[in-house]
Amino acid sequence: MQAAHSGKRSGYLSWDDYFMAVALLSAQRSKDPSTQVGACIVNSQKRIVGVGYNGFPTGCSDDTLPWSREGDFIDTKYPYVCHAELNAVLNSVPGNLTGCAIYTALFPCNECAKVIIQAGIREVVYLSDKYAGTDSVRASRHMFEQAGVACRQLEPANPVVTIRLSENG
Ligand SMILES: Nc1ccn([C@H]2C[C@H](O)[C@@H](COP(=O)(O)O)O2)c(=O)n1
Ligand SMILES: [Zn+2]
Repeated sequence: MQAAHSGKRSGYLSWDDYFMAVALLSAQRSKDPSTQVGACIVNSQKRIVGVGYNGFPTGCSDDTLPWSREGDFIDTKYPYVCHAELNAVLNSVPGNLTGCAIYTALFPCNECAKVIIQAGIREVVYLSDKYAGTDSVRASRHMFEQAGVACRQLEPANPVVTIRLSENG
């Protein structure tokens, strides 16, 4: 077979790396000092239909609610923060998420797993599984398996994606 010599640029992002990079860029908006998570929902036509990152609900101040991980539950971030996956679903363009894939920086917790399943999303592509083994993630995996939602860990073709916002410096 003849090699293609069209002059096409090499080194462009694969679809998987592109959608995960969008999720990670979105994570850069997170105010969480310890874990920044982003998520990107993609439909079967490879169109992005929702993005989100972890943060407090609209109208709840990033400057007054706590970002702490420890202490009384009520004094930590955990009862307040909306996860990236939830926000990506809630931020999605009105329509149908049936058959979509969600790219997420971190494997979904059990609460987001329920949202993902109920939204009709059929594939979860994740980067980190740093909370594997917790009850929350074990429950997620259990639900995804039962509901037939495919999960795969992304092995990026490009380990680093550089975005330069300025021509100088
Ligand atoms: N799949 C996930 C898991 C967690 N998050 C959010 C919730 C918190 O803001 C943060 C985790 O904080 P940590 O316990 O690591 O200090 O990440 C999410 O959005 N999606
Ligand atoms: Zn979650």
